[in-house]
Amino acid sequence: MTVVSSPGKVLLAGGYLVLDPKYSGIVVSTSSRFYTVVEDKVRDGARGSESPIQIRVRSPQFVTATWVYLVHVDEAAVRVEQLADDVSTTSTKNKFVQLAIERVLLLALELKGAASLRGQLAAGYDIVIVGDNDFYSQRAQLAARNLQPTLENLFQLPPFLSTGVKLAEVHKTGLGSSAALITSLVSALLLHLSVIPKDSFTSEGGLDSASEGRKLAHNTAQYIHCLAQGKVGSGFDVSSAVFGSQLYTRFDPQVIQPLMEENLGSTQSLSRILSPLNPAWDYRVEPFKLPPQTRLMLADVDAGSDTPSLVGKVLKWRKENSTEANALWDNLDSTNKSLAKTLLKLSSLAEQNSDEYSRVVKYLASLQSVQWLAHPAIPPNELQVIETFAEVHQHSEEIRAKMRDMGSRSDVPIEPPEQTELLDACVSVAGVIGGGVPGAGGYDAIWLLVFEPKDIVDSSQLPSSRVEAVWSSWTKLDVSPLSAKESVAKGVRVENIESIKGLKELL
Ligand SMILES: Nc1ncnc2c1ncn2[C@@H]1O[C@H](COP(=O)(O)OP(=O)(O)OP(=O)(O)O)[C@@H](O)[C@H]1O
Ligand SMILES: C[C@@](O)(CCOP(=O)(O)O)CC(=O)O
Repeated sequence: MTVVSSPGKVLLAGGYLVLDPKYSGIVVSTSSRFYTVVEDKVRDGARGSESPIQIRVRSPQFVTATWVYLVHVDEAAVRVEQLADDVSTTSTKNKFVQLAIERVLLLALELKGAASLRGQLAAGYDIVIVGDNDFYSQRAQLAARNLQPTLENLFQLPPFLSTGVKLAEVHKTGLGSSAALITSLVSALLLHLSVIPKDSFTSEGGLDSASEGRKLAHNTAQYIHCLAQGKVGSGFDVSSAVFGSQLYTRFDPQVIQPLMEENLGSTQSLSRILSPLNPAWDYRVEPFKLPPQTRLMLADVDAGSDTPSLVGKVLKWRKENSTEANALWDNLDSTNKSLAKTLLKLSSLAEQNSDEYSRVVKYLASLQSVQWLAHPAIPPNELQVIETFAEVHQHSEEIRAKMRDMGSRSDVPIEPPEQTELLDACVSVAGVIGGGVPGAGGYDAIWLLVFEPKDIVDSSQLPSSRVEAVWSSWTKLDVSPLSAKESVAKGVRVENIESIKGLKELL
């Protein structure tokens, strides 16, 4: 059995700009993760080499979410066709899953040969895919239990809760479910097929210490995600699913252009193009993490936006107003990079003197940001920490203003008035450091960075409780907290099934 998980994402800053390799985005990988389990169907090892190879994929959180595939392995090609044996249980096509299986098997064929691949597949595979509850709105499940949408109640829900609906009907929360899904599925298959070594995901560092196996998993997941989506996005979501929180700069889309055909010609070599040694994969992953004793709060806002249409309108505006747009993007990128640098500086100040840092966090957690520098007699070292937090607040407010400016110039609701009102109300709460709209913005969500002092025993005194009180009383938009926060683990990792509560029961 192979169990692999990968985190969801929040693009704190760099939405739209991260589509251009000239700019970077601040991506936080979340504690909410997707899990893929791959098991040999014939578990006793007796491999029926003459029987057709079957791969069954199930997503138990959804109704009729079972897909059965027949696999044909020739000397130079792999065919994966869906077997619609029982319409009542077999759902419609799942392009993302089918392409992931087909292209990973083709890569395995190139790297290991037909006989080896047939041997690996002979028993057939049973694959289960699940996502943490936060990837999907839990409003209906909470209401069914007469529970209010609070963090405390979210934690009471059973893990991997059934949504009661079909996959196409679910309300997603925008944590990057398809990127996390594809990354965990591709990584699990590469491991189970022994295409990459078993220890490919043990290193927890960023790109510098990443194994060749992790890099191959990244390139393959990026390619399949773009192929399934029919476009080459920035790829920040797959990169954070693989490498964890980071400052991300996209790769040149041309690297996968030759492979963006549904039916690959025999000339295209997946293994050559996807190889971690292929210099055309010129993405950059720079280390990033949030400061200690802070929490990234995320809210799912019910109004919802169509990201691709927002992106299309902003890129059209940029094309038609390139001088004005490039000046705004350069300016915004500079503030984005200042935010990343200042957040990282707080981590180093905490390492230099953790007691002093903890004292400052506890002091600021009870104050509104406008009060932080009011005290006349702050010790110099503590003043440096306070001033750095004040810079984070300032940068996040500047980014909001520039994103609003880009929205008004391109006639796109990046931070529409209703979101501005909600964010202003939240950012003025005592203990809130800053906030904004993640990714492309719109009405989908908001993020807030809040203090979470390590030694507060009464949770009602935490800034997150004060923020939740604002959200629960907010009438202009439907605001639901998500339990996700920054993940401590870096990107995709192998899991022990026994340690994932509620997963074994779903197999
Ligand atoms: N839990 C799942 N099990 C199987 N397939 C899934 C699952 N979640 C997503 N998919 C596949 O990925 C496709 C795209 O999913 P989705 O629309 O959730 O992606 P997304 O835009 O990344 O979502 P998000 O809003 O979370 O960023 C779906 O149509 C489906 O084919
Ligand atoms: C607008 C864009 O730059 C980010 C979209 O982020 P999100 O899906 O709204 O979290 C698009 C992309 O990078 O693919």
